Amino acid sequence: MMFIEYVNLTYQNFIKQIKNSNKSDIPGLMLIEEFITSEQEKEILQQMNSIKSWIPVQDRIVLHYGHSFNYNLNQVGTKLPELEFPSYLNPLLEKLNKLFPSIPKLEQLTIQLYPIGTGIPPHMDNHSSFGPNVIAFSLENPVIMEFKNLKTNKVVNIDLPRRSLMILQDDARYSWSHAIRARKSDLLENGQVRERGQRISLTLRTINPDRICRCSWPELCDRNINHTY
Ligand SMILES: O=C(O)CCC(=O)C(=O)O
Ligand SMILES: [Fe+2]
Repeated sequence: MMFIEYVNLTYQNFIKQIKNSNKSDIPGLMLIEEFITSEQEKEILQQMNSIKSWIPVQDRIVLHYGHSFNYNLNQVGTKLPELEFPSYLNPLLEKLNKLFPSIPKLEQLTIQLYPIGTGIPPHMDNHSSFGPNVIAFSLENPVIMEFKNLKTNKVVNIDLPRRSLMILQDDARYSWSHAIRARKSDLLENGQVRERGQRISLTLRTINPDRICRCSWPELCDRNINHTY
């Protein structure tokens, strides 16, 4: 009984948060604040300190589970021996599954550590390699992510708080690029300048088994064109 009430309460909170966060003009983008508890964040950040196998990519460092990523081709790489995700992810994935049971089992995890001043260039996650859901957890510090509609060139800044979950689907996944600009501070909507701090993200995806994308944006899809941004 208590358990059911607890789940209901939590679920209602999530629904409220999802509604509140849907004020952005990007269809298919969902941002859920405080998805990760402070205790969970602390544990994950502790685990990060013991990682020895970081791979440098531009100015940030990354680590892959499930499948590697080929940064030259901007595509999914080979299957990795570490197919199992680290166990600290389990509570987050269970919560995700409860709230979004239609999202299939995620197959690839990328951990990225962004030192202050670094970012990720504008891109769309490869259509052909990855499935329709891109999941991103933010840890340690917030950052502004810049989205651009590839048909209209409209730019929308989304503030990603620490401990939040972002889900990209539909337009947000298939017809908007996203980027984190390399700079030491972000200008917020209220005019305030916020200094950057080191940020860690955990992104998860499914892999298209045949590496063929069947999205409804053929004019923007890498099955038809090579992106040059
Ligand atoms: O750091 C993030 O939150 C997102 C990174 C990203 O866009 C990607 O790995 O494709
Ligand atoms: Fe991305």
